[in-house]
Amino acid sequence: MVLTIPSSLLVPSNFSHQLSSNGATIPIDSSSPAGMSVGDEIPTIDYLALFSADPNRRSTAMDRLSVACEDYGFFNLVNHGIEDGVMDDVVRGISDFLGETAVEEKSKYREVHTGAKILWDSNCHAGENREYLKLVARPQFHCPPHPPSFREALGEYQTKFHEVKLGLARAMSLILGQEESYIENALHLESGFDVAAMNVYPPNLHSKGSIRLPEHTDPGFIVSLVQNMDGGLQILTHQGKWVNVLIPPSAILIQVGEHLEILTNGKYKSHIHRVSGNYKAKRITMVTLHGPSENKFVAPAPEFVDDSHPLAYRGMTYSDGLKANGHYEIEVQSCIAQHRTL
Ligand SMILES: O=C(O)CCC(=O)C(=O)O
Ligand SMILES: [Fe+2]
Repeated sequence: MVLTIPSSLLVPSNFSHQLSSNGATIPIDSSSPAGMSVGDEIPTIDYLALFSADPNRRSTAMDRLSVACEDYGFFNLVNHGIEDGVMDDVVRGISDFLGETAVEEKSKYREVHTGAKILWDSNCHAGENREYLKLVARPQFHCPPHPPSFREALGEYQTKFHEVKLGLARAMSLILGQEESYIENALHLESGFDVAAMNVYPPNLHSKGSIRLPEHTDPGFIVSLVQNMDGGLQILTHQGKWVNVLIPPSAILIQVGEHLEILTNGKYKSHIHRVSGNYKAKRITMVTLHGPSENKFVAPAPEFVDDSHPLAYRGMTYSDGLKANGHYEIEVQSCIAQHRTL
């Protein structure tokens, strides 16, 4: 499909002058692979406008959301109502917890086992270079108790984003031509299984172009991402072009998850992404995978299957999809390969 997204939806393309969300100049490695776009192809969606009482404003915003979901699979969400202070506290909390907690304390969470709700690890090899803390954020919120400010900041973000997620589900249901509650019910989002992954990518890697996190897609309805600085996250567009992701200050990056792809029989697609490159300061991100409820059987809805769109995925519960990877649920690895029938 030819993209006709209006220019007002696009983030400015002058990469070298773009400031990161904490006001610093983007410290990305300048040697981007040939053909790599520099963040000029990320739609911006105004969350408030999706619910505007002004029908014209609302309909324009809904049209933009439709293009962003169908032709891109990712977008920057602005005017979502989560204060900058909350997102700053989250990033500071991650930095404090991972940077200042003794390894012996963090190692309590190193062992992955059935039912593990918190997982910590640090990997430094050719295929992956990051320290991370993963936790189950919903339906019950789990978090290390110390420092309390970390727990509070994370809890506040997750509670507020849950409302934003439900709002997006309603807007997406409408643009798919369904009832407002369609996605929420189809994925049981109210008791959805959400996992937050907090990543710290160390600066000053000596080998240039190192992969920090290999190519993958993520399960779930959507994925939300907040960060302390741009640079590093790269996504492969549906048109086959790698793009460096830029997230304007105060915005949250939203990516279509694999379960929205399965439910819509591929009308909305998740996309491959990776983290790469060298930074001058440590890059901190919080990526939350907002899943269906664990026991929800997710399959393409009949509304999206017809002669020109044959059934492309088989159904299974979220839990079974995750377990079939040989991973524990807290690992929330991609499960779309088990679903594919074509
Ligand atoms: O840290 C990032 O920029 C992205 C990480 C990611 O893709 C993930 O944790 O699934
Ligand atoms: Fe990811």
